[in-house]
Amino acid sequence: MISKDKIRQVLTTIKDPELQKSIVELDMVNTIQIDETTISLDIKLAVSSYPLKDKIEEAIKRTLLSIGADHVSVTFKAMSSTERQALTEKLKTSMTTPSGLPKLLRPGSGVTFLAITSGKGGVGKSTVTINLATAMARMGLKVGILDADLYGYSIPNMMGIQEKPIQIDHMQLPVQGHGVKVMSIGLFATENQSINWRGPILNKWIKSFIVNTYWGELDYLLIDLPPGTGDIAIDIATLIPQAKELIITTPHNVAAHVATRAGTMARYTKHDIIGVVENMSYYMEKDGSKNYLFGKGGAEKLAFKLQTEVIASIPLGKPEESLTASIYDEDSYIGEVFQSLAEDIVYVTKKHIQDNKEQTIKNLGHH
Ligand SMILES: Nc1ncnc2c1ncn2[C@@H]1O[C@H](COP(=O)(O)OP(=O)(O)OP(=O)(O)O)[C@@H](O)[C@H]1O
Repeated sequence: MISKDKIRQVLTTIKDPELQKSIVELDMVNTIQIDETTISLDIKLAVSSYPLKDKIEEAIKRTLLSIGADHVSVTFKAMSSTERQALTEKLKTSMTTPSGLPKLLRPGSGVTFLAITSGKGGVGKSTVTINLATAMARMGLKVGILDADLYGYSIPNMMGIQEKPIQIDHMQLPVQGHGVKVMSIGLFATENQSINWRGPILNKWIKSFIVNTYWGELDYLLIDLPPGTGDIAIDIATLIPQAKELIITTPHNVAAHVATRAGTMARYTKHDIIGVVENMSYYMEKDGSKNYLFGKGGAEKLAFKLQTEVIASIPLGKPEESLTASIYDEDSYIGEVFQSLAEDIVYVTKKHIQDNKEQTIKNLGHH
């Protein structure tokens, strides 16, 4: 005979696919009934239309059949508002330090923040963000994108994401696309709604994207900053001083010239610049020769001014397979350029963290 205790114990191994915590820990298991080898369970959901409930049901059935049940029936019920509040509190507690600081932002959280910026719009900042994030996810890393381009949000569309974020009280879950967790104001907006808010409200959104978003475990959080140097960049710098910055430009001298301002901004905000990415660098002709349509040398000049390096040159080209998403195929030439950029960034950022650690240890040794 299978006992209730045994059932609870095995259910602790089943995680909610979004929240990545055990369904027992999340108080989702309501009642358990045992009739010989037939087990009936009531599971409570924070969101009654939870799209992943089939996955939970399947995992429960598989697990209970494996410990000797002959028949398992699972029914889902919605949590009451008090239960939902308790769940949000639990999640919040798991996300913040006792002093109320989001754990994500705590030094040593293990998350590397990468702010992606450009001097002007249209140079491919968002294209680089989503392809870099996808390439990192393909490496098995846990990656998120925070679309901080609140006026010109384009990430969800470019990634072909149509789902809305799940909201539990005042907390939201990022939406997944191409293995990447995404949070964007575009996920809340209806049909290309334009956003026309002023500084303080923008600041509130940015904070909420960091503090009230249940990001779960992350290795990298890529932040798509708006082009230029505005309030949002300053807010991000204040909230995440440890962010590293990647500057996107095209070979065009003008674009590179304005990008200098974004670079100077990074210096002002004390963000480390990890390099310049030149986008739309050349067009690869059929015979394999490179046609430098927009000229050459702009990115090098910019990198020189900012005392950094050009760490990638992305050619011009259309993503092959899909009409909605701007993600390049893993096996395509541009896909491979992004893959090697991702590998370089992981190497550089890891090295940086290691160097900082060694410096801290050295400093401690001096005291
Ligand atoms: N390497 C490339 N080859 C071909 N098209 C590209 C390339 N990079 C970007 N594009 C296209 O250029 C346009 C602008 O790119 P994207 O939206 O990424 O720029 P952005 O700098 O983020 O612009 P904004 O600041 O306006 O959001 C898009 O239509 C995108 O598909």
